[in-house]
Amino acid sequence: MGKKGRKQVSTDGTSNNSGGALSERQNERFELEARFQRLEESHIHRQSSSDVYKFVFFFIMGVALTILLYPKVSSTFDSVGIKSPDQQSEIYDKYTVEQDTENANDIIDELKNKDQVDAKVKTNHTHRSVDLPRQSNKITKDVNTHIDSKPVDDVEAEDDFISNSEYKHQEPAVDNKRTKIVEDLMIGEEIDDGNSFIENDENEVDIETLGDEDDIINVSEEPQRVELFSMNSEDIVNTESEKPQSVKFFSMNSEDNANDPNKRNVDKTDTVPSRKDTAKSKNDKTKKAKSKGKSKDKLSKTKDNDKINDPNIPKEIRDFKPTYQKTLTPKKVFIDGRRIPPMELLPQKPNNSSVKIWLFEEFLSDNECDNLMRVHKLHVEQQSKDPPILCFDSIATLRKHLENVGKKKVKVTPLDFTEGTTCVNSSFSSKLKMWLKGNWSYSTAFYPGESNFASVFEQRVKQAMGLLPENGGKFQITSYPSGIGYKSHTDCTEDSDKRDRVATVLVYLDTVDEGGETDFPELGIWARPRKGRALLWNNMDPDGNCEPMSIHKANKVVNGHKYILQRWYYYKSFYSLGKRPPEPPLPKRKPGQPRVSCDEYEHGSCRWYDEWNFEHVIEYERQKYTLV
Ligand SMILES: O=C(O)CCC(=O)C(=O)O
Ligand SMILES: [Fe+2]
Repeated sequence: MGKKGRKQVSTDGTSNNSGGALSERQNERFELEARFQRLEESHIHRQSSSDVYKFVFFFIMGVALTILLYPKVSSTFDSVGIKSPDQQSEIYDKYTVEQDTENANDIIDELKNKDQVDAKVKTNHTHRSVDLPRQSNKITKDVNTHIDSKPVDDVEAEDDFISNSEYKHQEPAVDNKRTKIVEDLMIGEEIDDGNSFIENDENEVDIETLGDEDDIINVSEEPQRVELFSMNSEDIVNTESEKPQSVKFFSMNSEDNANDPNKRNVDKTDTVPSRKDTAKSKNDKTKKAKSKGKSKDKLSKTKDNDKINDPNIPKEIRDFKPTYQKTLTPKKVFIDGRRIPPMELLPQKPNNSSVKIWLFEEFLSDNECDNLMRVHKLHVEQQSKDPPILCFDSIATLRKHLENVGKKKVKVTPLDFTEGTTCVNSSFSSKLKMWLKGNWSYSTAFYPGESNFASVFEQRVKQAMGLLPENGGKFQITSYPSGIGYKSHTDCTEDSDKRDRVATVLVYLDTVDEGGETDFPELGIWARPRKGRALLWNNMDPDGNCEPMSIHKANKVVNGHKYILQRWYYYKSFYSLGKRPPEPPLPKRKPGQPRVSCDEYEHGSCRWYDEWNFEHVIEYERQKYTLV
């Protein structure tokens, strides 16, 4: 550039008026020019040769570093099931979320700091939660500001909280061998295992193939439990785990049943029971549930045996073997160079429950959060072309909603419902929609196999939380506009069998300026929505009983917009779990028309859904005789 510029300057004003003869001055000038040029060329040459040296130097350094660090870096990716960027196949569908590209410097920094961190962690074994490792200290401060109930000293890094290798969980039975599960509740165990830098799955999971087992998990006594049955085998759409799975048959046991918020267990008279009441009812209910559980198990075994011989039931359903997820094993992971230790949030109220809540900062990257929010918004927008049909769990709930919007005088009769459903007919739906003014949260769902992100996420969850992908259900993204929350509920039902939600993974996709906390009133714990932050908690005890103390609610968003991703994990898996359920034939609606479900009136009990399930039809069947 400089050379070219100077040439131009030199031609200007000299050659033009020289008349062909070069004056001495001009010669001198050209001479000077030529020397300058030579000088510059040699400089450039020197520069480029020094660049070559630099390149060679950095290349050699790079190769050396790669050889030294490759196993660690690649295990870092492996440990969270993420392919390194060059391995990633970019299959983008509407729910695919780009993975962050590796920030090599960050990873190298992490590795450099490793020894220091580990040393501190080791000393921490005797001084729990006093001198937390570098990153944990940072997180502890954040936690302290975002989880109001946690004094710093009470927050523990999971670094010094590694499960002992007694924990064993069940994998799907292979070759019809019976699997045995031996597990210890790792909570409260503190083992100095050296806190290995790269977490190794084998340390945590141990599968044994043994004979008979205890009465709860005796696979031999619960052989080939059939979860669903269909009229004919063509109804089975897909049994390959990688592909999107959906079921095309009616089920009383589908994930939907357990998954729908309408089905969730909320004390009807007092949605947030006092601690005393809850503690008492917990004991009663737990006892009841335990004895119920036993007799129910016997009954279902008889039924199951019938089903095994039923030729109408497709083989893959008959052969389905449930896997069990009884406990959680949170542990530190590395995700794209981010070091993510679990933090246990300690209850601020005395309680005798087994419920534990953990928090993982930066569990999802900003990029992943942004992509999930983007696809959610897109989906809501696309499906909002038609007005939603509004569904209620009872006329009483509908009346309460009307009362709340100043329409107490509006008469409601069973005729306002679409026959065979708990959804109001379309003319009444559109009036109601105006009155309720879209005061609800929005949920969209995707299923394993429908997104590249789904498998990345479930591997990450498996690694960091010890939850089996095959025990996971759908992925649900929910958004709450300002002013909206969600009622108190547990994610499990107390009268369910064990095909119920043992654990919840909830990730905040964005930070909320004010409000929107996930609040566990019985434990005195709440967490503020912060981008990328994940919460994990158990809803059931290790015996598979729903824990009333896991009751929680989403506080109203005061300022901002809340987005979350949730996935529920089930104590006992079943055939249709994680498969997209079929839409029910009723109520009549346009393709893709959304529904809004409102149940048990409490502010924020309405939620918009992009998918339908059978819940309302079933509920209607149960309730229609009592509708007055
Ligand atoms: O939004 C939250 O914080 C909680 C949501 C929740 O508990 C649920 O949808 O089951
Ligand atoms: Fe919940």
